[in-house]
Amino acid sequence: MRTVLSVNVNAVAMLRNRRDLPWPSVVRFGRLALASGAGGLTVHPRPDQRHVRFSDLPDLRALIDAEFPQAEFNVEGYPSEAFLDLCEAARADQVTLVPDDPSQATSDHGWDFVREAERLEAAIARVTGFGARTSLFADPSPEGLDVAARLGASRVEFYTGPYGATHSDPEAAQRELARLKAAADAAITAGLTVNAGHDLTVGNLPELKRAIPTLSEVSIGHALIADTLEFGLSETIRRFLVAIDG
Ligand SMILES: CC(=O)[C@@H](O)[C@H](O)COP(=O)(O)O
Ligand SMILES: NCC(=O)COP(=O)(O)O
Repeated sequence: MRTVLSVNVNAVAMLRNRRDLPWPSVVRFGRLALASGAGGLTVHPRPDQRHVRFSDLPDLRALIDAEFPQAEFNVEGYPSEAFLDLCEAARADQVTLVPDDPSQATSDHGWDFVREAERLEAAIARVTGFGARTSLFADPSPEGLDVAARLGASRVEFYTGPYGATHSDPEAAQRELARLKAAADAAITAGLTVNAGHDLTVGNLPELKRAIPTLSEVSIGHALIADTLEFGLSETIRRFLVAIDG
């Protein structure tokens, strides 16, 4: 099964935000990423807009509508009313709900599905109501995935940060892969489709895909932007697509 590569443009926005200037442009970067073979774009608008800005979302939506109608727009974030309004206005194809506190530097854990059931059920109903798919950010553990499915989610995005952190420790990497595989099996049994993201790289994707052959989508920003500085964007997208699906 082929896995969609969704390019996260948050790091491009962060670079742009150093100056009061419109470059590097997230729209031009998104266009090149999609033209080079990526299947979608991801943004994670944080409340302080330190990475992607709220005003970037309509521009990226317009890019997809005009030039890449098959591409998927994935919007990630904490399900505040403001965030859900933003997703609706941007006609997100997929909304990935993430339990981030505004003070977090980046995402570092998944939902407690049982404790947050009420909040998640309401958010999922809202997302379903405006016609998008909901994915829930999840730790790589089988716990609570049946609850996630019952709340109405279509997918989970497994948090691969701990796997990414094993880049110089092959034994630890195997342990994380076993956790991810067990969690993915449980998700599929519960009727969920599996996405993954955070600190995925050209180096760690092939083994992840071997562990989870049914992986539907990976959203990748940090390592992809780092490689782009070294190899250029088109070549980087090519390398990531080879790492994912050969
Ligand atoms: C949800 C997740 O995994 C994050 O990796 C994310 O979407 C990236 O966010 P930042 O780029 O703002 O750190
Ligand atoms: N959902 C994960 C994502 O969009 C990008 O994470 P990273 O590759 O920037 O760590």
